[in-house]
This record gives sequence, C-alpha cells and structure tokens, in this order.
Amino acid sequence: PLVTSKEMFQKAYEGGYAVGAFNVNNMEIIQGIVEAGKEENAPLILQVSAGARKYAKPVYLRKLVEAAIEDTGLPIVLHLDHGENFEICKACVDDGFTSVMIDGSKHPFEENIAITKQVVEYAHERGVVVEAELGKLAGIEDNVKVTEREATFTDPDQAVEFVERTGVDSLAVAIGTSHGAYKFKGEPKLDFERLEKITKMLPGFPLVLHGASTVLPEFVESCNKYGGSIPGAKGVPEEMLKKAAGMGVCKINIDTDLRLAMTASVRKYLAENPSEFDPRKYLGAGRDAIKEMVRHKIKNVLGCNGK
Ligand SMILES: O=C(COP(=O)(O)O)N(O)CCCCO
Ligand code: NA
Ligand SMILES: [Zn+2]
Repeated sequence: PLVTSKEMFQKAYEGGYAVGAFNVNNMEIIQGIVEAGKEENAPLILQVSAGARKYAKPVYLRKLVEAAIEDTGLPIVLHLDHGENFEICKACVDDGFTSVMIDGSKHPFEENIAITKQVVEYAHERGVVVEAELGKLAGIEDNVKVTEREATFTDPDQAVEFVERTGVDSLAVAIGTSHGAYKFKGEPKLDFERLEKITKMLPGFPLVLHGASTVLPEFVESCNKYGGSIPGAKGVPEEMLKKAAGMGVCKINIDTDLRLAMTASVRKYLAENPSEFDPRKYLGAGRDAIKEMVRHKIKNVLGCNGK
C-alpha cells in the first residue's frame, strides 16, 4: 500500500536500521528497485525530485508508483525530494504524495523555519509527513578550510529549536556527505560525534542522510572501461552507512549508485553487443543491475529486509 514514513521510521529507529530512499525517473529504475524490495520483503521510499517531475511528467511517475504498489503489495512511500518552495510541496501533497521534503537549508535559520512551518501546516492537515534540512551538505570541499566546511554542518542546538518550532517529522542533517559521485577529495570522513550529539538532544527523532551513495567501485570501473570517464569518483563507505543506520538515521538517500548501476550496465551491454539495437536489451540490463544493487543495499547496509 501507499504509506507515510511515520511508522516506518519509528520501527527503523527502534530496530537500529534504515529505510532506503531511492530516486526514480523512469519505468526500469522503478521496476529494478521494487523487484529488489519484493525479493527482500523490505519497505521502500521512492523519491521524486523536481528534475524527475520535469523529465517524466508527474502523472507518469504517479501511475508507475501505483503500478508498483499493485504489483507487489509492498509498503511504499511516495516522497518529494528537495522541494524548493511551498508551491512544489503543495502540488505533490495535492498529487497524492505521502511525504514531502521542504529543503530550506540555503536560507538563513529563521527563513528556513518559516517556510518549513508553512509546509508542515499544509501537509499535516492532509495526513502527509514532512522532511526538512538544517545545515548544508558539503560539496564546497575544495579551497575551503575544514573549520569553514564544518560551520555548514548541522548545529545540534539549532536542530532542537528547529524541530520544536516547525513540528517537522524528520530532519536531514549535514555531517560531511554531499550529492553526486565526487564526495571526498581525501579519505571519506563523517562527523559521527556531531551525529551522536544530535541524537542525544533529539532522542527518538528520525534523521535523514543525504548524499549517501557509496559510488560503488565495480560500476565506476565498468563505466571507465566501456567508454565512460569518471576518474576519482568516491562515495560513502558502506561501513559508515551501517554505523549511521544504528545511530538514529532512519532514511538513507541513494541516487548516484542507481545512476552508476544503470550507466555501467548499459555501456557494457552496448560495447559487448555492437549489433544489438533493441532498447529492451540494454535497458533490461540496466534494470537487472539496479535490482541487484538495491538488494545488496537492503541486505548488507540498510538492514530493512523482512521489516
Ligand atoms: O541525497 C540524495 C542522493 O545523493 P547521492 O548523490 O549520494 O546518491 N538525493 O537527494 C538525490 C538527489 C541528488 C542527486 O544525486
Ligand atoms: Na536507524
Ligand atoms: Zn539530497
């Protein structure tokens, strides 16, 4: 069924595991994710960005997710990822989403609170849950001193005030991750002391980790081997994700690992089958790679299999 993440996160918090939040843009990506969820009997969060709505059109994504629910019977959350303003959050609530993110992290503290409150009011009125963000994901890695970079991380004291004043249901925290395939110049590092402090000050409150793709080496190598060029791509080691899942993180966002699984498999298939031109062959290869990758994440990283 189509569900909100309320109970999902309560169980995840108590159980010390996290639910995967996977970005969806087309049929094969959705099918790969949902087949994995079915095989592992895991709850799923399918998340749609503004770019996905532009690429696929909202009605296609909504119907594809409805199809996935009808096909599998899994508990599935349909979530708006990185909603920029009240309007897009409202549109998704009105479109039947069960969860929306309002990302006010680029605004000053008080503006972030104001816009988040506005979305919480509208969403809660209609039984929809809200994710917000406090602190800025890295991504400003180069030519910035560590202290400056850490100044953009989530401040635990501010987090308490933010949650109390907005009534938000979950909070995306900045502890060193960033979006995309180039997350760390040097050794991967997350600020676990900061994460621990936040969970001590907000016991039982669901936290969200963005920029949590591992940038799986097998796919990076395959992309580079079959005509791609993504040297130096690096993500979050799976051990760190497991640790975070045991420390109050209830939702782990994965998009780049899906993109790499699809891209590596399509490149490989096309390189190895030069005379093939049936899209079902190479898109099917991509779908299979996504399914296996998501199964791996569910079983070996998130721990939400059978939950
Ligand atoms: O937090 C994430 C996923 O981050 P990652 O890029 O590590 O998969 N997202 O919100 C997905 C959109 C960002 C584009 O990748
Ligand atoms: Na957890
Ligand atoms: Zn994100």
